[in-house]
Amino acid sequence: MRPLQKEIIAYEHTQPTIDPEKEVRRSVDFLKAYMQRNPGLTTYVLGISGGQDSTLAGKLTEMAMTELREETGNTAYHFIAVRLPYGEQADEQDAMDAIAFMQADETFRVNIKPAVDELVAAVEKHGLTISDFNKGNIKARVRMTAQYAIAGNRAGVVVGTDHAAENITGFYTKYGDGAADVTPLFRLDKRQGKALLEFLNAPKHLYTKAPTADLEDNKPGLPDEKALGVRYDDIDDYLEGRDVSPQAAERIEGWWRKTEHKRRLPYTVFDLE
Ligand SMILES: NC(=O)c1ccc[n+]([C@@H]2O[C@H](COP(=O)([O-])OP(=O)(O)OC[C@H]3O[C@@H](n4cnc5c(N)ncnc54)[C@H](O)[C@@H]3O)[C@@H](O)[C@H]2O)c1
Ligand SMILES: Nc1ncnc2c1ncn2[C@@H]1O[C@H](COP(=O)(O)O)[C@@H](O)[C@H]1O
Ligand SMILES: O=P(O)(O)OP(=O)(O)O
Ligand SMILES: [Mg+2]
Repeated sequence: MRPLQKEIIAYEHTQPTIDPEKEVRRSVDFLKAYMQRNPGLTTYVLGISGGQDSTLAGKLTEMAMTELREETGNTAYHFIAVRLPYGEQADEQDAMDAIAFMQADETFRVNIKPAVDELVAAVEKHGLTISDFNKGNIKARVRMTAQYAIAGNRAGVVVGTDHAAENITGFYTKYGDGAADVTPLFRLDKRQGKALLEFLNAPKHLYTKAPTADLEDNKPGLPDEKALGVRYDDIDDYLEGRDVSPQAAERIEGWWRKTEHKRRLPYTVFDLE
């Protein structure tokens, strides 16, 4: 195994094989325990895109809240699924299928387009041009803002969908979808997430579709693998301690190094001493 691979696996806590049933239980128990250890909290909030990761995180969160209501008799425990389209979303039906599958207690819909467009226009008044890519990251940060607004109103915390295969490449918007209070998928790679969804009898089309951040107006539904230049199968093999081609390993390690700043708190004077 490559020396950096060993280091990354230790950081990401990935296992070469998993038992999906045990991992479902581990995440559900974590979400229940976190709520119970923080008595002021009653609600989890999560954006549901229609993709694999939010389908899984949402289902685990609803399972946790349902069990907690049954076990404690406290009906305040609650999961809010949030639809956050930028105008019309091409795979809207997938998002609705995901929400039906997880049986979310409550669903909100916030169209982020007016806020994103207004913000872009207000910044561009200063003679700057916001690129389509940069605007994509604004969309992710406006989604984060909407989720925190809902959490702030409902004694809630925001669930994040970051997992090992995304974390290793830093393939998320810093303080956008990268910002969350609890991340129940941390330790799982992409195929392990699929295995959990299969175990949970999720609709197949929600975990066989191509993963996409779908952030750019000019590249709708751009597959993550195309943006990253490496396949999830290679990322997962790497995280499970298997050999991958030198090209794939170098690509993965390049993303790891480049995005180190995203996996830590802001730098201070003490970091350069
Ligand atoms: N597929 C899509 O549609 C799409 C669109 C946009 C973004 N993305 C993905 O989302 C992710 C976010 O993009 P990003 O990483 O360019 O933007 P980001 O906003 O997540 O991170 C860039 C910001 O991080 C900070 N930063 C950069 N280097 C730093 C350093 N060395 N130390 C401290 N802070 C530093 C800066 O504030 C910079 O603006 C990427 O993985 C990108 O590919 C995908
Ligand atoms: N369109 C969306 N609606 C609700 N929530 C969304 C949407 N797009 C993204 N999200 C949230 O962000 C994370 C990260 O998405 P990636 O596809 O990994 O970039 C996703 O899990 C949702 O919680
Ligand atoms: O985060 P999601 O739910 O959008 O999943 P994916 O990353 O597979 O698009
Ligand atoms: Mg997605």
